[in-house]
Amino acid sequence: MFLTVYLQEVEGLPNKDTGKRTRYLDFLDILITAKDENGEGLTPLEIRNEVDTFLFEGHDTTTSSMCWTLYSISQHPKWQTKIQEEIDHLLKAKKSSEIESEDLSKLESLTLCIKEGMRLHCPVGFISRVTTKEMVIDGVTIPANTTLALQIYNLHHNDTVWENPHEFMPERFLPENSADRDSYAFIPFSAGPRNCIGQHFAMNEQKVVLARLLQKFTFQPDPDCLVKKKIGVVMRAENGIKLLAHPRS
Ligand code: HEM
Repeated sequence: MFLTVYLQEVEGLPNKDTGKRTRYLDFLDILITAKDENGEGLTPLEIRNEVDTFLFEGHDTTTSSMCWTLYSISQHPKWQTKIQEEIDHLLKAKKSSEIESEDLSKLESLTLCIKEGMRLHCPVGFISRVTTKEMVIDGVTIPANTTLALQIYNLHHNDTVWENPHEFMPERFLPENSADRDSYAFIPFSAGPRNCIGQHFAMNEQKVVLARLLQKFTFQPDPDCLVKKKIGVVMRAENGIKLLAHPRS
């Protein structure tokens, strides 16, 4: 029903000069009109599943990541000040109060903190795969059709891979400190052919939201809130994460 109405209704706003409506292809349009090599489209259930995947994968994950990263930043005033100085400097140089997309690559300290936040708190703590054939890993034979849980959280806290793995140390991601690191040591977005399709979007989204918050406020952990991890499909906090926000002058 919704899909039918959507198909009938979806049209762009009239162009202000010509009055003509331009139809833009958004993500849902692409799904609705997609055809395979036999000319078959997706069923309504398949479309719904795809939309559901994007809503979940693209929403709860970034929310979790941003909340935990901001929590860590609030616990580390030196990094918080560094990020704020970086933002102030950037905006002063371009005489603007708006952080725009071309500014994102210049927010180096914030990027280091986001990466370290994703390592330490791991918004997606585990993923799973089903083996399609028998395989041997480290001398252990795993039969076909076995569900394997891959513990990203454990990898990100493995002390043979990471020094002081439970500490928030964004400097680990400086180029000089990460050049020799195995490319599979840090995989918040998974790795391989089914890794996260939205990872660049997710990094940019986090930078924009956190930069705008830190431009306006200084955060401090609420001493009355005991923050405790609750591992689920995404990393949550048992009692939520409460921070005190002090407006910056
Ligand atoms: C910090 C934010 C994010 C994290 C930590 C994250 C993490 C992940 C991980 C670990 C996977 C692999 C799942 C698996 O292998 O079973 C994945 C897949 C996926 N992600 Fe993300 N994600 C994030 C943001 C996003 C965003 C913003 C979008 C969309 C706009 C998105 C869309 C997807 C989709 C569609 C898949 C499935 C890809 C496939 O199966 O081929 N994700 N994500």
